[in-house]
Amino acid sequence: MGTPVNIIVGSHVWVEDPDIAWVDGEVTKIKGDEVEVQASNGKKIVAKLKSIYPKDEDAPAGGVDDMTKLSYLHEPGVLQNLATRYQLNEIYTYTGGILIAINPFQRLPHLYDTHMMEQYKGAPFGELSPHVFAIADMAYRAMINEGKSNSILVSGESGAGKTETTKMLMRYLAYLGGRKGTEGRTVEQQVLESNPVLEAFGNAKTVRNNNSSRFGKFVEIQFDKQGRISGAAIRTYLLERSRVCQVSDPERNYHCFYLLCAAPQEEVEKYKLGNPKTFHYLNQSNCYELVGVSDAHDYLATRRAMDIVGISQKEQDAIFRVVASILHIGNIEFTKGKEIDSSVLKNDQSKFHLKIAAELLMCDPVALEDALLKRVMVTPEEVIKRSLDPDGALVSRDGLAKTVYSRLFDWLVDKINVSIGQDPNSKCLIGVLDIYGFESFKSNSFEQFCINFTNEKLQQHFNQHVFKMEQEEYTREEIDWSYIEFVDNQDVLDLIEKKPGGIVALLDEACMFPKSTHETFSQKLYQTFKSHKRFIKPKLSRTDFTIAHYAGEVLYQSDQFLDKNKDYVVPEHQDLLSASKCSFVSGLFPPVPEETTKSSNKSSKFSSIGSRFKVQLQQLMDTLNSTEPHYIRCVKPNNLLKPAILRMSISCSNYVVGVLEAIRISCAGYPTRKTFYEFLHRFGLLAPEVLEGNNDEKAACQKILEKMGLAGAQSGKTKVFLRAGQMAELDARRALKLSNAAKTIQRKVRTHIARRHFLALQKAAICMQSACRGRLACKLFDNLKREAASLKIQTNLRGYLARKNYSQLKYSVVVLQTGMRAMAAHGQFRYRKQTKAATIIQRFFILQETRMGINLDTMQRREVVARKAASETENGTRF
Ligand SMILES: Nc1ncnc2c1ncn2[C@@H]1O[C@H](COP(=O)(O)OP(=O)(O)OP(=O)(O)O)[C@@H](O)[C@H]1O
Repeated sequence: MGTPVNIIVGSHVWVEDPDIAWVDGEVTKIKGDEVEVQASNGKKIVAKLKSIYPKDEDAPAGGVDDMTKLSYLHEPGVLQNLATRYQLNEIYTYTGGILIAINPFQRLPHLYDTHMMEQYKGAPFGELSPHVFAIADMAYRAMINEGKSNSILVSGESGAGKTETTKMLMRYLAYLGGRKGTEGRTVEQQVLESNPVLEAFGNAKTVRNNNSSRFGKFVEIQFDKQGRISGAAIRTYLLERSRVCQVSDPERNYHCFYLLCAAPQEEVEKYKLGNPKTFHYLNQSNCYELVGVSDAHDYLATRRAMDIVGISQKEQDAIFRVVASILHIGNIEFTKGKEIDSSVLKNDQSKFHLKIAAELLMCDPVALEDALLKRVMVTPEEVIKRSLDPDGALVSRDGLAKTVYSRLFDWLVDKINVSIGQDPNSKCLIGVLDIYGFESFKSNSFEQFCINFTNEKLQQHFNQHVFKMEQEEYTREEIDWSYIEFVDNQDVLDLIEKKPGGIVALLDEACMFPKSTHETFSQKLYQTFKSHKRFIKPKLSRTDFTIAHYAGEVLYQSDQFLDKNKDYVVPEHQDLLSASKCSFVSGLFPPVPEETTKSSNKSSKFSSIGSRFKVQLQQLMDTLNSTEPHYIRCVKPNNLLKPAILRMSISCSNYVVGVLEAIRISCAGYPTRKTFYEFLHRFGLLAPEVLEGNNDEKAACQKILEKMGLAGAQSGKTKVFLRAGQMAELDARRALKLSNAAKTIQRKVRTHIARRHFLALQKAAICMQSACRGRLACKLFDNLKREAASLKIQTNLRGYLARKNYSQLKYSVVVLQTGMRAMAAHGQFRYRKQTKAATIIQRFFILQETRMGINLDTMQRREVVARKAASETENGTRF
């Protein structure tokens, strides 16, 4: 995985985040083996140096369509690439030849239409975008060209889209190998229509998937020489039997029970059914309906599909009779009987359901009751009938229901196989494996043990294949790979399946030994594997055990291991049903061969599910080993089952665990490979001198590798192969070089900017200064002007005032003078007038006197008086 080396302050890295698994950020501080990272989500994270990973800053924004093109092959890089592509609705991505398919949780019809099929038909692998059709096409072409069988292994956790992917593969193979215009039921049609039938009986709603396959499936499609489908076979693995009797909320039982309850009224009445809520096997959960799914519609669709795969009406009727009988069996209840440890039917309801169940199974109701309540013990002396207590009767009832259902399912698979038909002359086949992925829950039982065992087996196959592919590439590129280690999980497989001494063998031993309990079994495990590095005994438990699987540690609870491993049909149930008047039901329980009966002493017949499964698995592996495998890893992007959300949660990491396993294998060799051009483009700057006048790319790359002193790195024919961590080392040096160059550029730019800033500042200062000075001068000038103006105004005003005063004075003087003069003139005038008047008067008087004889004396006196008056007047005026 490439432990981070050469992380420096400023490096862009991925660091673990408890909420979103991985977050990118920049290293801000390194102290010993601890680093401080400023994450892009704003958090400051302190982490161990060895737990952070370098981030490729040069990665394309839209991600890469092949993960091997990533510069850093590590978990966060892989998840980031998938997330980026998923946001763009690119649900498929390659990792070399492996296809990763992320469940879109929405219909994308354009991705799967006939036009798309035409596009991928015969297109060279890798030329078009990653697609499930490209994988199917590659398998088909390889089969036709090399005459070799191929297989496509689809894996992933529940709800990741395995079944949908398998359907697409089968549709595409039917398109490639189908016969045009054939009438009636063609093989490919039957293969495709087998899906709805198997889904109705083998799928159920779980918390993780509304249509979860509760079995593993390997479909073999056989082809003739012309590449046409000539036959097919379906193999199924490990149906979840416990679901028939036990359903937890909000899950559902198998779809077929609900479909039958929603069948047309006459059929519901025929099977004495009704509301699913009235049946114990269905009403343990409150979930009866699925959003967007019509059980009534699906019932008819299942019937149609049954017609197509060749199940006759009579058989269909018998199948649904058996399904209905299981529901009625589930409603039979027990209570304590009169005798100790015995039981009887609880009430009339129970009697009614027992009667109906017997009718539907066409067996004797009394025999059915006996089979549920009693056990036959064969001793050397006699045959004893022992009663079961109510709890034992319940176990017996549920055992019967589970056995009948699993036999029914097996019958369906066989029937489909027979009716599709095998082609004995076929040399080539394409197998499609749709099998449960690795499981680790809070509580893990025998089912999870078997599932994880399967995944270990497949993982080994995968490792070997990826390793082989790696080796092929190294050989093609002519590089030395002799020292590359093979990553293997053989030790876990030995722990589980080794004979003798493996867990499965010890479990079988425990099951065969009557006094064994899960405690004794667990103690045996603890003893046997106390120093096994893949086996861990939890400190606080006396019965649990942990296995360190390739995908992580899983804690198993061993309490039901023994019961679940025992695979035997209670002889009483076997006898009852093989005696059924219905040939279909009796056919489900063919008589047990005499030898087995004898050797098992009838009551102690034992066969182990674990061992049987191990054999089945080995057969599957043998088949797969004889084919050229192709892998599709389905990834569930979120647990909300909603589109467009890819949560990079810790659990999400598990989804790509298989892919990471491939990466780990690559890491054992040369995880990073770059074409010469890419290498020079990226690292040419580390030794620019080698590029000058050199046209030999390989030689240039070689020189760079030598200059960098990278031990182990090799140049192939077209690519440079780097060992784990070397890419990071080169990148670190490149980053250092770039950072030094950046520092020089920064320095120069900063100087330039500072100078430019200074000059601008200086210019601005001068400009401001001159403006200020100008302004000040203007102000001064203005003041001077004002001063001058005010002086002028003052002068004028003063002048004016002076003139005004003077004028007023002058005027007053003139007025005064005028008045005086006027007075004087008046006086003079009056005097003259008086004088004149006096003269006149005098003259008059004189004249009078003269006339009248007035003496002269008087006249003189009068004249003197007149003159005196005149001179007084004149003096007065002058004053
Ligand atoms: N390619 C796809 N396009 C659209 N929807 C899809 C696609 N793949 C999966 N889905 C959706 O996801 C659901 C779960 O897918 P599917 O049943 O194939 O999962 P699975 O891996 O087979 O699960 P299980 O192991 O529980 O059977 C489907 O019912 C469908 O709604």
